Amino acid sequence: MKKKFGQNFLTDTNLLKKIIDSANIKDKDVIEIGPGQGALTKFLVLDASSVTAYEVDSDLKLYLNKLESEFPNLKVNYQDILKVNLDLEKEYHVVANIPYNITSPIIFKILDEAMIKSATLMVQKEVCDRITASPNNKEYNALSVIIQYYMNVEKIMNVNKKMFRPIPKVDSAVFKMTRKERELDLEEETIFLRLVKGSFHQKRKTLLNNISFSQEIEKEKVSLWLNKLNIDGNLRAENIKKDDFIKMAKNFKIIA
Ligand SMILES: C[S@@+](CC[C@H](N)C(=O)[O-])C[C@H]1O[C@@H](n2cnc3c(N)ncnc32)[C@H](O)[C@@H]1O
Repeated sequence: MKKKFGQNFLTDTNLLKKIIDSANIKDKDVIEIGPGQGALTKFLVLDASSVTAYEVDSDLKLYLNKLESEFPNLKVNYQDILKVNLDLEKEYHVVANIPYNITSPIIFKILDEAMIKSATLMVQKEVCDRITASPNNKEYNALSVIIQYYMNVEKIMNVNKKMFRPIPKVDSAVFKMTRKERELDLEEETIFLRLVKGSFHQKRKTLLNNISFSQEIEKEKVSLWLNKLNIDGNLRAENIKKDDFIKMAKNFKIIA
């Protein structure tokens, strides 16, 4: 077991089946990140049309070679997923119990790859709660808003840490994200990302103060602009719904 690769393997068959069911990958092309000893892979190959897996640890060939020879629809690449240029030409669905130390870069890689239409992921429970949080919750942050802009998100279930071998320190959860139509053009998206990150810059500060500070625009100007958009600048970013951030991005030119 290699700690540096976040290797905590799943054992419970019912749990694995539940993940496969929620992923809904019958006859679809699947990418698995970190197949490990193949616990999830051996169910994926039964349902999916093809499974392309990326595993950084080539010592796991010991387990995965046998599965690969049994199932011609499985191809395991012994590569670091973060270094792979996916460049996908058809639609894919990701299903994975991901290494928790690289959760954010993996999620951003998925968001960036338009041909990935859904991802069913096991992550640390706290991260899942943040990703699926709605406004007015303390878990709601820039990550929630950004992911929910690109994807519809849905929490599937909590998973007790005792389901893994070795048992990790933290509990886990599974969520599914499904790609949706983008509401902004590329230029507006860049502004959206900047505004969202800037609005959450200092959690205790108001939206007005955070935007004024992060975008380097006088408070009076920002205040007038927010009034015009019907958004209360005295609220904190954690109270602002995604659609209001979209509205700000669409109308940013007025004060830029
Ligand atoms: C949490 S384990 C999950 C293993 C297996 N899917 C399961 O559920 O039992 C994460 C797996 O990701 C692999 N891994 C870690 N970093 C990786 C990377 N950068 N690219 C590809 N695989 C990676 C680890 O070696 C490990 O097999």
